[in-house]
Amino acid sequence: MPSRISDAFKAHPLHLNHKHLDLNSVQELPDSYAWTGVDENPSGDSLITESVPVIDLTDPHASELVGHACKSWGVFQVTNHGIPGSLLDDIESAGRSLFSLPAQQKLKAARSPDGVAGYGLARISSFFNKLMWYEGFTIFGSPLEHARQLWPQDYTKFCDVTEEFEKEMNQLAERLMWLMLGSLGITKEDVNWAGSKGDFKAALQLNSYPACPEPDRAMGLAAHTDSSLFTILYQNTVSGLQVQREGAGWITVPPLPGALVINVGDLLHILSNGVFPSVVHRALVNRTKHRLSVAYLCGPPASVPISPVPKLVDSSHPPLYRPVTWSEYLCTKAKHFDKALSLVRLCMPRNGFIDVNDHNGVKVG
Ligand SMILES: C=C1C[C@]23C[C@@]1(O)CC[C@H]2[C@@]12CCC[C@@](C)(C(=O)O1)[C@H]2[C@@H]3C(=O)O
Ligand SMILES: O=C(O)CCC(=O)C(=O)O
Ligand SMILES: [Fe+2]
Repeated sequence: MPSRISDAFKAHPLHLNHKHLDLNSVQELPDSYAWTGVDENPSGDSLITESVPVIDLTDPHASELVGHACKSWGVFQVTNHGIPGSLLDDIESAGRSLFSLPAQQKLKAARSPDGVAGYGLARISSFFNKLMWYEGFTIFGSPLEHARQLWPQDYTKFCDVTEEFEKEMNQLAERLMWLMLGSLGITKEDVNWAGSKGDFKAALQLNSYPACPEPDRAMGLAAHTDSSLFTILYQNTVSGLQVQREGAGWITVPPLPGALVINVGDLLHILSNGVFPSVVHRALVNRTKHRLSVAYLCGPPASVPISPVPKLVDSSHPPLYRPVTWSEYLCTKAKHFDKALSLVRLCMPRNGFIDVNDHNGVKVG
């Protein structure tokens, strides 16, 4: 099993043809991008008007609110999070300058088949027979080499902005982690790898969804859960993110000025022994507006096995998952996508109901 995140995909290289990507000039939706059922809401009740919780992080009850949102939704938005608006503007501009480069230039930084970082289609593309209206760029570690390939004369601005963004996101991630775990009564002593600053690993994902001539038949990013502990997402002013809610179907997460979306990933679901569901989400596209989002996928150090916190385990709550490192989980996900969680599962829930996070047999794509 891989011991480094950068080796996670070595056993399962992905030969995606990143050349599909010049979507800006396309006037009509090609059949290879035409999905069926995008606007259907199978389990949706049109009378339900629930919305994803919005939490002010300066609220004295922030930890309880965060805990409740994680348990009942697996996703929430935060305001007053301390990330300067100017930095959000800067990272958006950095993304725009990258995605507006000519296709040939972007392809110089294409992600290699067994690599984590670089430009290209979403990793999950291979599980679908239609293409997504999407291009992405993943930063893992230093972006320097790729930035040099993209802007041989002028790469420092991009590196400076992404580095500053990651630094600020890391601090916010630390804060959020303890609000989430604190709500379950978990302390730093219970999670020994997360005791001091800078203990997270993270992937920074820039997502671009060009304006699309037929948005109702196109898919930006297909339904998935993140493999991270949790993800902090900045979305520009263009709506598109949707989360799946039992009994309500797809619910749009509206862009709120300056807010960030936090979603529970599979590893936090495991760590919380199933108490926090990792939310299924997807991104749709817009007819006239270019949508951009930036995801900070926050995980543990590569070699740390993640398993249900002992405090959450007893005879009536047996451990639901075996220990798994982030790199091992990424490798399993690369091979089995939505079956990955059930492959690390130890036992079925006592009530006999299907786990909300066991997507076996349930259409997430
Ligand atoms: C660390 C990672 C998680 C991720 C795969 C990756 O290697 C870097 C990109 C991440 C991302 C972002 C878009 C959705 C997603 C499912 C994908 O295809 O690439 C996630 C992956 C994940 O969380 O499993
Ligand atoms: O663009 C979005 O809103 C969603 C992006 C996402 O799900 C991801 O990067 O994992
Ligand atoms: Fe995601």
